Amino acid sequence: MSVAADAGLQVLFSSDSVVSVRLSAALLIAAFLFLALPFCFRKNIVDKHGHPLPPGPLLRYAFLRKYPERALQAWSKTFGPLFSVFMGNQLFLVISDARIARELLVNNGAIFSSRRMYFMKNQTILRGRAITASPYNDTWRQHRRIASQLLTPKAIQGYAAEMDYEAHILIRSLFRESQMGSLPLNPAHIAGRYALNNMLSISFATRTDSTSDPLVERALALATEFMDLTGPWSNIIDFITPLQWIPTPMRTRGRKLHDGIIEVYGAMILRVKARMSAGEDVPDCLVKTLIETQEQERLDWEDMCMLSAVFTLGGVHSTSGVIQWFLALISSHPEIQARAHEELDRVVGRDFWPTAADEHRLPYIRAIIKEVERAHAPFWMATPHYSTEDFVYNGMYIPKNTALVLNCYDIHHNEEKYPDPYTFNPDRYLGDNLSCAESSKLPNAMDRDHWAFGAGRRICPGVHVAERELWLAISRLLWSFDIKSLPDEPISLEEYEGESGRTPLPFRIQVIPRHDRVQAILEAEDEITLVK
Ligand code: HEM
Repeated sequence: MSVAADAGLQVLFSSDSVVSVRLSAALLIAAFLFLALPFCFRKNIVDKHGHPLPPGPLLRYAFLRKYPERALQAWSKTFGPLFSVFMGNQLFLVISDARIARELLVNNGAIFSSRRMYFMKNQTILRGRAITASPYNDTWRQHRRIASQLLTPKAIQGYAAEMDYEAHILIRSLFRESQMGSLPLNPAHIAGRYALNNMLSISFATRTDSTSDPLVERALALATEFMDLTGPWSNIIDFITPLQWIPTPMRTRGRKLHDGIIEVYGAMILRVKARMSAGEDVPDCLVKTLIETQEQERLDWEDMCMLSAVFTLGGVHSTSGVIQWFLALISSHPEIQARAHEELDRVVGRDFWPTAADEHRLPYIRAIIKEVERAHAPFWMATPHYSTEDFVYNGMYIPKNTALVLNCYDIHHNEEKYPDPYTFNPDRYLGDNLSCAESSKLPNAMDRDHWAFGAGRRICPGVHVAERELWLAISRLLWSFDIKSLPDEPISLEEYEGESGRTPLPFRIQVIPRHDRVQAILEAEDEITLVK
């Protein structure tokens, strides 16, 4: 290379450096100003009567990635049970008190029941559908009405036999895979298939007949990816708009997930359609309802796919998460397990295992389930609600388009309602004879059992199904097994996986059959394969 050319390149190179240094400096200043702006302007955000925003940290945050509930808890200690925080351009209000949650989300549900259009969850993956992602409008009402028909206590009687059967298979899979309790195992995939099969049966009148079925892997992978990509605080791309314009790996993952949902669930709808066209008497299920009412309800293909996916996306990791948290907790609390075994032996005996009808006779087992849901709700932040009008609460201004987070972590650790809240203590629920669905309707917020299923008009419509699934699984796990942790493998109850739905880090336990009737009952039924 000639000297002149070399010198030219050096000039070019050094002028590039100057440009890039200037650009970086400009970006840094812009980022600093962006994050610090609320520091200057927060006090100026008032309504026409001068009501200020609820107090909160001054800086704007780009995202909260790991264990956000801990940051929220620290802030609520400093700023109180209703505080505000800016995430990028979005104002969030965090509710850490049951009474405020009831006042805003339930009593003023007409104003606080929409959803923020998150870039990742609502715009990219679900495209504003699937009930959970719909704004509070007629489409949401229509989709929720269609889905809820399948989830009422009366409707689930129609799936009672299938749910009972899946609980049988859950216990049998643990029994067999652990070789009658002699080998330790990680229960995650078995709990996952249990929850998945229940959702497949309600949604598609089908099931998977082994954990190695490729559908189990695919559907669970989609549900896991959904939980990882849709945390209410965790994605910087949700809060910094320019990042949404460029092809980041995050955006690519969101689009891929959307396409995966359409592909997998679309194919399953077509299978149900083919069964119906072939004249088969397909049992009642969500997709049968969708196919039969598609024209009348004016559902397009994307509606059909997203609606058929919604139970699996919302009802698998949540329910299997509670079962996994139960197994993690109970194996670390042998004294609680011994009391549960005593109640089961005394009330149902050892000849038969508990059924749905025994729930009211086994208050301690019910209390255990509620205590697991309180101590380890799968969604610490529920799903944020969104306001559609300006509102003033207790002299504080809540502008239209504010996202409201139900901070279940703080609410579930409130000393006044739950003395010694960090201790796993089912006794606190003895005497509570209401289902979670019934309890959510109590007029006094402090009487409600817990908030794991959310609140108000967006409360989880799957609550009745989830309660039935959890009852059958947990009462039978306790009836069948001594559940033990391994001396050299402590189970972490603090850490977890998942950005929106939380499951424990992988762990292993031993499930040792408690008596001879366990095997006899388990071998009494064969695994069935339904048409897929
Ligand atoms: C232990 C299990 C479950 C837990 C803890 C749970 C929890 C939740 C929570 C916290 C919400 C948000 C509520 C709110 O915005 O206030 C929700 C919404 C939802 N859940 Fe569940 N859920 C569970 C099981 C299920 C099941 C089994 C299904 C389906 C059969 C389901 C379907 C839905 C749907 C469709 C929504 C969106 C509702 C809407 O936006 O209108 N969930 N769930």
